Amino acid sequence: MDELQLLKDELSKRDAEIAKLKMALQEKEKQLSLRTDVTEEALKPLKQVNKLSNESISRYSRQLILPELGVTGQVKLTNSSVLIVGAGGLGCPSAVYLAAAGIGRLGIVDYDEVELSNLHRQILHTEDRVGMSKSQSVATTCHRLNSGVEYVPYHLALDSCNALPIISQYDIVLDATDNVATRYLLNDACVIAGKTLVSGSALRFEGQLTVYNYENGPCYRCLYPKPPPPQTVTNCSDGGVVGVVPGIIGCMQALEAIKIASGIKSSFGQRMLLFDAIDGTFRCVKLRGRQPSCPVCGDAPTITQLIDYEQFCGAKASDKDKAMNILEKEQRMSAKEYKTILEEKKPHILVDVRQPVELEICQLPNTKTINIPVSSLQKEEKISELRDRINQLKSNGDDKVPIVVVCRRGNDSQSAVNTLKQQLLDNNIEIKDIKGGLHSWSKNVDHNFPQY
Ligand SMILES: Nc1ncnc2c1ncn2[C@@H]1O[C@H](COP(=O)(O)OP(=O)(O)OP(=O)(O)O)[C@@H](O)[C@H]1O
Ligand SMILES: [Zn+2]
Repeated sequence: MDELQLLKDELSKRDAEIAKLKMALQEKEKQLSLRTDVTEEALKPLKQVNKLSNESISRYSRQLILPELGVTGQVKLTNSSVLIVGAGGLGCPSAVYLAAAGIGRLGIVDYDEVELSNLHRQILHTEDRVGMSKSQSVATTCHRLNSGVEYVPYHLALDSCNALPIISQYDIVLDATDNVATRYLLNDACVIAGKTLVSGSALRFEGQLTVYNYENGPCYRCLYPKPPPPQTVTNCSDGGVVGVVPGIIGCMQALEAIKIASGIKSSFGQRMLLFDAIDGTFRCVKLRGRQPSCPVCGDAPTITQLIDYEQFCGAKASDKDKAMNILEKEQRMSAKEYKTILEEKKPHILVDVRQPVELEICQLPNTKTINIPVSSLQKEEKISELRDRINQLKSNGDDKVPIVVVCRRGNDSQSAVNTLKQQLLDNNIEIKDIKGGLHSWSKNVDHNFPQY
């Protein structure tokens, strides 16, 4: 009897183990069904359905009972595909809501990999995915939420060669990128391929949303025929952004895409939503309509194929900073050379040209730093403070006064050297900048110095 009981116990233990292994196997199979990053290869047409499964009825029940959406809208959603370009601050929230709502196919394009500084707003990535492809990371997170959606991650930069073959395979395109060249590329590609473009942007405490090329409404070029001068464009890495702002705009992009795909229709075809997070206000402005003279969507288009957008905008199709080289070699010093100046206590003046808020984050170990933001270098009161310090050093008997200029990455500091030279007009001053700025200090001198 005892032996029989023992056998029964053993058997139920094994059953529990088998159940556990089956679950693990299912989880692995689910993971394997997720694509790894693809290129512009042609996809199989999205399988079209005309009725919902019982599982779909349960899953989407709370939206199915909305008369505006209903079964018809859900079937349309299931039969639709959306391409999200940019898996960052806007792309993450839009992807997760489109996946949750049951879009049929979700393409996610991003050339970049996850960084720690992305996580405050790019909420589908995780700490253990730093270094992983962003498109793959978004697909993985969304797959866990809704494995019934087909995810197509593209780990590549969308450009004039691959944009049309990729975009033409989708019904709706979301612009969730952060640079002007890609905005024009996406606009022209969507007009040429006949796709609606749901466009979002977010910076600092402000966000915007518009739907372009929708129901005979304007395209991006109708409103902005000429790109802005590159130096007037600020990115999140320089201007900063509160994570919730792209969160809100990204959700709105998903909402508009869901409305369009399910047949409800978008309300932003010729309107722009402006969100101000400081005031807590949403405003809507009416935009001018499609321009018959527009070179891409007008009556006699001159742009019928994609052009070189980096050349057209005079700016890169990424917001990653490129190291500039404005100054001559002898006008620059390395971070290590500056360390020696500090150690040897050589008389000099350090001018930090970052914004005051950045000095609160970190500063070089020089207690007498003068802070003159690049934008204030022309202001006389700032320059006179610098002149006073120069005269002080000269009165100590230092004929040739060295000025060292520093900024975050070593770009602003170079233009600052030139501006200071013009402002001071003094041959007895030697002005140099620190090559690579504070990033180089952190990399080459003090590994404990924070990078932002
Ligand atoms: N042409 C492009 N092709 C593919 N992805 C693009 C293209 N242009 C921009 N992106 C992607 O769009 C995303 C924009 O998101 P966001 O500005 O929030 O992120 P970020 O560039 O990582 O941020 P940060 O400026 O803080 O470094 C980025 O992940 C970027 O790689
Ligand atoms: Zn147009």
